[in-house]
Amino acid sequence: MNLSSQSVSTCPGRNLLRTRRELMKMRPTALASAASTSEINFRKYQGLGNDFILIDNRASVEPIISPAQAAKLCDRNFGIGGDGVIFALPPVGSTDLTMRIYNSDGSEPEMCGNGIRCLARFVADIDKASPRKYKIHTLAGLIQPELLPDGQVCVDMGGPVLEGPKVPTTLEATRGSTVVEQSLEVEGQTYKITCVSMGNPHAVTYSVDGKPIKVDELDVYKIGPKFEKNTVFPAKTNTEFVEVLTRSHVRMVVWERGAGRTLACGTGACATVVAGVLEGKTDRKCQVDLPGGPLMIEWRESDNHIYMTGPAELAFMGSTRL
Ligand SMILES: N[C@@H](CCC[C@H](N)C(=O)O)C(=O)O
Repeated sequence: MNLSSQSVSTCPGRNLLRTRRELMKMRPTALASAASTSEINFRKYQGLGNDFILIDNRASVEPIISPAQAAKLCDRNFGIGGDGVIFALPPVGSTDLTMRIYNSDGSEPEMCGNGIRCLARFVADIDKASPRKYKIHTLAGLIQPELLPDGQVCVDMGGPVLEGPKVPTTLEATRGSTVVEQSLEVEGQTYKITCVSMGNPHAVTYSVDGKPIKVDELDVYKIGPKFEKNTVFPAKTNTEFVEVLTRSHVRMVVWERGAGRTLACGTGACATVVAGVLEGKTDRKCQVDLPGGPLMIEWRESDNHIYMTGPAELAFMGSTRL
């Protein structure tokens, strides 16, 4: 296995270029099983400790490994270790490339904020490209990361989806069709929940039993799975527990669908600020401190898009057999 480190360096929305169902129909299982006997080259990247195995899959339209194989690679004892496996796939339409991702349990989410920063850095590194902006097709539509000269990556994450059934949640809407500060009882406590989709579903909570959340007081391992698998979230959910420091600075811990407790979640940080604005608790520009470090989030009024800025770094590279 090679060990090395490298560095690389304005961010508009969401057009569904190809639907999830269409992409699923295209999956030739033969490709995935063919990979079972061959060597896989990978690079491992992380964004605030949210870590991913990156695979250059641009020679074929389907991931060269199966969800089960991805789960095996993500195992921190028996595999490479990671919160997910991300594939750089050929472009769709006028995009530069397509991103697909498997969570560490092998499930397939629509989007990943920290992951797409890592993907942009990965493609720039292997193509030896100078800092630039990418148009990336995802199951959540068009997402546009830009590698900045200072090493950070700014991502135009598109606009949030706020209609409850589209998030999706069966919780009753409280404001038009949006679920804002709706009560949800979990493990004997009542959380106020705001539901936001960033392509993937998020339940954001700022208060429990009428009191502001204190992130250090939560047993996320105990309550996280109860949110994730709650029947009010038909596609399961990512959950963000948020403590307000000031209107422009919050602390957040996350329990991710399909990955559990992670050090950071980019789409979760975006959902946190959208929920903060809807609940009147934060400004549109807000720093979100996660266990792995800070993300800068702006929900821009002019275009309704959310811009996320944070790091993406190479950890190591290597090859493995499945
Ligand atoms: N860590 C990610 C989100 C990854 C997907 C998530 N677990 C899901 O299933 O929706 C991020 O940085 O956004």
